[in-house]
Amino acid sequence: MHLSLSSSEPAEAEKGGERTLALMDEPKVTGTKPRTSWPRKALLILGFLFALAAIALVAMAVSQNKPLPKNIKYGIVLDAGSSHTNLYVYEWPAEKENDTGVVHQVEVCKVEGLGISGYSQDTEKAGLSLQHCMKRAQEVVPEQQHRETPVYLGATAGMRLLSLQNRSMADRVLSAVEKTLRSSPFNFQGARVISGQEEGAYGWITINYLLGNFKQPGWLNFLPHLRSSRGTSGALDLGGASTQITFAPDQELIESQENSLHFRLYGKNYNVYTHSFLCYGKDQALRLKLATDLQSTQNGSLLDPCFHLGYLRIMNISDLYTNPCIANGEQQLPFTQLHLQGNGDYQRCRMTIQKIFNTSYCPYSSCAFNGIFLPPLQGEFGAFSAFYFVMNFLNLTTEKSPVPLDKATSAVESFCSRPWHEIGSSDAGWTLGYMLNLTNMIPAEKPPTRPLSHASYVGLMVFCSLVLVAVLLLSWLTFHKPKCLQKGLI
Ligand SMILES: Nc1ccn([C@@H]2O[C@H](COP(=O)(O)OP(=O)(O)O)[C@@H](O)[C@H]2O)c(=O)n1
Ligand SMILES: [Ca+2]
Repeated sequence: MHLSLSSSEPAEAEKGGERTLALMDEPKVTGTKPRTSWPRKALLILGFLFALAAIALVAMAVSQNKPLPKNIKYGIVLDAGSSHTNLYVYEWPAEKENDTGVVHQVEVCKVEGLGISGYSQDTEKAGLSLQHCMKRAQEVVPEQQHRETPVYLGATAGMRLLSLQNRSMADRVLSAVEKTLRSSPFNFQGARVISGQEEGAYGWITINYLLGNFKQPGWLNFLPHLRSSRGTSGALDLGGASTQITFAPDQELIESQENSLHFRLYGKNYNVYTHSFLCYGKDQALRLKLATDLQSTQNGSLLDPCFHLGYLRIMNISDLYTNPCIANGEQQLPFTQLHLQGNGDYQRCRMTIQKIFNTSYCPYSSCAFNGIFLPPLQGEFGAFSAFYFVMNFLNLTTEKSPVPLDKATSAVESFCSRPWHEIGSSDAGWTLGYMLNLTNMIPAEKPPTRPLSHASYVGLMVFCSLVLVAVLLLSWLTFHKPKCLQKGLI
């Protein structure tokens, strides 16, 4: 019986008898191996080569993209506050320098003793006081990286006040701390008094960096027009000698130029309001209040509702009038000592403390106090420094959601009413934002990001290659079936 193959080529069959016979004999399958035609062989080789290439591709992608051994970088910032100095060590993976949310605090060291401005009479000690924490930093940062690790010192409101009072004294304090920092093995980058505006700005950057507000979900990068314009959080920093408030207001125009900041971070523009209230930190505000109350006493005795019942303290009037926060009222006082007696009354304390906030004039559309511009508040705020310490002391920081104001008020109220004899960490601040800025780690434009994680990328590569191979094999099997398959013998 002849197969269609030979019947479709009758001329050839007649021409070459031998060849025709061979073909005609094939289907008999008498134990002879079926011969594979040359094009089929070529296809087989090609398929094999293709599979080999696909495997090589996958292997290359895996080895090329596997994460490199971790290369960690470090940075050190000293926050020289009015009440004390803290040293922070940060670390981040070198290859992810410009990504958001990769910098972590690995160490905080509290410097023993006073804030550096407190050593104005003995400036050498300002430098010596830092030595212990600098040694600690040397233990935390691996030795081979000491020379490349930058160290910065930023001094805040205590030094701002000292500069206003006696510039050369403030410079001597800074020289003393610089000497200590230069003698360390780290890469000294500067010790300076930062402005209130900078302090507010870096606090705001820190808060929003830590909250991940500069980050866009990876998949949104595919659709730039759909990128979320997620809001930012405001920052409240209650220090000892100044307080900062910084937030992105709703209104475009910030009426006072000195309160206006403009950032371009990761490709987005931010208009931010900031103000640093010098003398309105927790400690200086209290001194201001005492000095104000003293003006209305005859003999220097004060019954103060802001101190606990049973609290007694005698202080020299000259110790109260030591900086520019308190106008020269000292000379007019007919006594040299203040006798302070507490009577713990929250409501009355509120009333007396309001005297230090002058709200009687405002040259703008809206003001905080003392004629300082403040636009309407906008969004949520992250409050740190003494805001945190006080709330933490009152056990109000363990709750997950924000504590309602009336709950915080009643906790303060009940604490204030307790007699004196009964009374026996978070590290948000401006320092992280300062370091991110000085190490150029927050770029104006968004760095190109990989849309997929390493694992997803490799997985996808493997999957696609396998699909490719499978499709090729299938098409080969479909269009160039070996005869054994056509006959269903295999
Ligand atoms: N554990 C702590 C640490 C600081 N504090 C207070 O937090 C404030 C920190 O102010 P600071 O030293 O940073 O001073 P500024 O230069 O920022 O105004 C001071 O009033 C300290 O007394 C606190 O209440 N509890
Ligand atoms: Ca501070």
